[in-house]
Amino acid sequence: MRVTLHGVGHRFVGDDWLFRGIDAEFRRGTVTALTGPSGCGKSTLLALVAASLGPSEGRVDRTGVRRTAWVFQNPHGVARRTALDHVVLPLLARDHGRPEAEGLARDLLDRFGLSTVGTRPFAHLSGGEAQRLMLARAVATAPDLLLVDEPTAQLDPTSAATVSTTLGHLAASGSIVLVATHDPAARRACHAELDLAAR
Ligand SMILES: Nc1ncnc2c1ncn2[C@@H]1O[C@H](COP(=O)(O)OP(=O)(O)OP(=O)(O)O)[C@@H](O)[C@H]1O
Repeated sequence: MRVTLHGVGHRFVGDDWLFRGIDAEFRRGTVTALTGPSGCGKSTLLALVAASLGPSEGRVDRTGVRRTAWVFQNPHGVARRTALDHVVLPLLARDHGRPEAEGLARDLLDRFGLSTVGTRPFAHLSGGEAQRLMLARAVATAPDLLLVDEPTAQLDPTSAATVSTTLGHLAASGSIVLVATHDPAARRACHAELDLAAR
C-alpha cells in the first residue's frame, strides 16, 4: 500500500503556482510531516493526496488505499452528541456490536487523554479536546491513509506529545499518516518530512 506523487504541481485558477515538481512516496508504517510557512499549500497537498482535488500537473497514484480519514484544522462534531458517541459510531459502522464498540471507543478516548470527557456533549469540549476527539474518531475508522491538518496547534506540549505518539502507533499498525504542521516538536516526532518551502 502506498501513495506516490510524480511531478505534482498545483495552482488555483488565476493564481501563481503553489508548488511544482514534487516527487514523493508515502508508505504504510510511516508518519510524514508536511511543513512550510502558512499559505504554502500544505492543506492543498493533503487534498491532492486524498484525491478530493486533482493536481494541475503531474500524477498522484494511490495503491491499495481503501479507507481515507481526514482530520481538518477546525474540528466539527455534532454539538449535542457525547464525545464517546463520536467514536462509537464509526465502530458500529465497522460492524462491532455496541458493548464492544463502547469498550474500544473508551480505549481510544483514553489513548488521546480524553477519558474524563466521554460523557460530555461535543459543544462543551475545549478546542484541544475537540481536535483530539476528531483524531480518535478518525483512528476508529481504521484508515489505510490518515491525513491530519495541524493536530497539535491548540495543544499544550504534553497533549501534543500524546497525539504524536498515537499517530506513530497508528502508522505502526499499518497506516500511512501525513501530518501538516508548523510545530517543530510534532515534526521531530515524524519519520520523514516533505518541506513545501523548498519547492
Ligand atoms: N479552493 C481554493 N481556491 C483558491 N485558492 C485557494 C483555495 N484553497 C486554498 N487556496 C489558497 O492557496 C494557498 C494555500 O492554501 P493552503 O490552505 O493549502 O495552505 P497551508 O500551507 O495549509 O496554510 P496554513 O498553514 O495557513 O494552514 C492559500 O493562499 C489559499 O488562500
